[in-house]
Amino acid sequence: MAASFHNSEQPVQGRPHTQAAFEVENLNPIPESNSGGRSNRFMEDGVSLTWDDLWVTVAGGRSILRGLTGYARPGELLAIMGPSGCGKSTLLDTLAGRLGPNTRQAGAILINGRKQALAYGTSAYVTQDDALITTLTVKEAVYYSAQLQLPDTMAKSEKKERAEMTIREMGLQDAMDTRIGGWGAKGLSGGQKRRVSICIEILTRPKLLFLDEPTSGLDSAASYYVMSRITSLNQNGRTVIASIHQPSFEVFQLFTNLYLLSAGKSVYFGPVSAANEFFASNGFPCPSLQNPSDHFLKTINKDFDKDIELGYANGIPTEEVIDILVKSYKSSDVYQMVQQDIAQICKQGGGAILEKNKRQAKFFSQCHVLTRRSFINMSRDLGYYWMRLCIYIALAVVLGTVFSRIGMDDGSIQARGSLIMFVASFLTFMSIGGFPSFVEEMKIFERERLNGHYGVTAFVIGNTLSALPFLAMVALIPGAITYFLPGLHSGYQHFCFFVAILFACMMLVESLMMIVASLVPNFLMGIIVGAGIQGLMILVGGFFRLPTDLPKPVLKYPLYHIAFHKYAYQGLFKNEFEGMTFPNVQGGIGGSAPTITGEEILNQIWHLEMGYSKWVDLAVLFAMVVFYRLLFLVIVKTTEKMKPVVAKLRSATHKERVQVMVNPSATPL
Ligand SMILES: Nc1ncnc2c1ncn2[C@@H]1O[C@H](COP(=O)(O)OP(=O)(O)OP(=O)(O)O)[C@@H](O)[C@H]1O
Repeated sequence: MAASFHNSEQPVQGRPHTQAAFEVENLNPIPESNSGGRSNRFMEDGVSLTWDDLWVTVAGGRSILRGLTGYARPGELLAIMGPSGCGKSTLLDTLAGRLGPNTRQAGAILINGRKQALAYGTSAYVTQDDALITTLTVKEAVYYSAQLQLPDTMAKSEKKERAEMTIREMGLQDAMDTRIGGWGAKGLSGGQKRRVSICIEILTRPKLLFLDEPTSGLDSAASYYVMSRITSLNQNGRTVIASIHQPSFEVFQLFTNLYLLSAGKSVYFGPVSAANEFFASNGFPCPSLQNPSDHFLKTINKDFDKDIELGYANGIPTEEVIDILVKSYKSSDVYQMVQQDIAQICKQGGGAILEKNKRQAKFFSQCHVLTRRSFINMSRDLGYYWMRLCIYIALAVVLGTVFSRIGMDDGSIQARGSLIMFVASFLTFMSIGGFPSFVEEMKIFERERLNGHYGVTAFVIGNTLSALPFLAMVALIPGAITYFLPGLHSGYQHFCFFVAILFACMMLVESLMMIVASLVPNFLMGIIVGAGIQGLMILVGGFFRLPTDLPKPVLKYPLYHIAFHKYAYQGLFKNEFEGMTFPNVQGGIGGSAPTITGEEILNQIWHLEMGYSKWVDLAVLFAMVVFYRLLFLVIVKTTEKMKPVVAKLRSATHKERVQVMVNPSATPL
């Protein structure tokens, strides 16, 4: 594209957006010299992304992106630059189909000339925050990811080689065996974590790659090497869009096109080589010996006008400078050529659909890898199970001491009931302690899911299987102490049942917290909501108030029957009292018998439902575990399916409003 900055006569403000914008006739084909040497094969196999008149508005009506137009072609690296808060990440999120729920968008984003929702494996996106498994080493993190993303037909050794090669390319060879580290233990530096995130996303050499500040935290040499590695990717026909702060002169030269934004508006979109001329032609030439990117950013950054001096450029307030540049750009030939290029791209793209990465590990391999990875994480993360195990053991010892020598007198009936209630309620309640670690795992799942590394079902299976040994351990050891110290119902079978109920309840609490995690925005709210739900279930479980005394609406029907505590209490009570006989010192229930049987206690004191055995209660608990996990699956899948539909509906109404905003005289489409 030959850049020219003579203003054309054609007005651009208020141009109503239509598909026709892409169907401009009599367009010049993109000459080879302007296409950066891209071959036609690139254009056919690669991904061309175009966007026109793109608006993004947040709740309250504030526009973050205002009528942006641009494109990214195969074999090119588009750099998005602008002052902090100008909308770079929002633009990337919009293009990648990952806008948040409180935002609305209008305008057309086309892939190879056709409308297509991007997400879940059609593109790779390295977001600003690094969601990584902190307990893994660099090598493990990248290798596990390679096993998930690369096809089963590829040999393990090849995957390992690919992982190690990518690590080396990102200059992380010396940190291969260093754990990534997080809030608990320091591991990699911020810049190294950034590079691990990039490694993971470039393993499959994606056709379309978004990078949000890939060089943040890196020194200038590392930035150069990382960016040149990324550039070498797009020499193979990949399309790369990256937002970037402070590129050095060398890094700046690597970009094909530059997109300069200010307060959500286009200041410049075009070849990097022509940006200098654009600024100079508007009266803001880059001083000699200054990095052009620094000059551009200084010229359009208005955040510090009041504090430092009145503007940067010749004393003109920056607001005015930006205005001049925005207007000049919109009426320049270069803008018209961008429009023509977009139309040309759409024509050449031929409407080829961007497919998901299908060449990845099969479902069972994914389950296997995810189980192993999650198991390693759980075993290394002290907060996941080990802390809980310690606290449980301490509590079990105290419980055993408080209820020691529980005996067989009539007082032991109440004591046994209280002990069982504490175990089934509070010990299981404390499973909530692993929630923060699970939320971290969910963040990684969300990133990997959006980038299409694996599916929700594989994640649920991996998480469930990897947790089983830990939950068994946490149920067995403290369970044994709690059972044998006071001397509960003797017999191997009774002990096993006790541990099985404890195990099922802990799994249930974890499953419940998974559902909560999928519905609430952060872990603090998750803990509050999860604790609230469990508190309610404990209250209506049938111990604090007998089932017959519970108010019928809501609390008994349905809460009492859906609270898992009901089945845990009933199973444990039956396990404890059935087959036992206690002295009946109070003269007996309904008589003067010298003893009272366990069955009578269950029936007449605790008002238990005796029509079915304790094994049914255990089976109900396990069925609930399956149901809760399936519910989590359904919620995540439904959210995934509904998101694009809701976004489409919202943007449809928003489009009309934007058209009225841009061109008040236009009739909404
Ligand atoms: N979901 C949202 N709700 C409300 N405001 C938002 C939302 N997303 C972005 N913004 C606002 O939009 C503006 C642009 O944000 P964005 O993160 O895109 O900027 P940026 O250019 O990437 O900044 P930085 O370079 O500092 O990362 C900011 O003022 C931000 O507060």
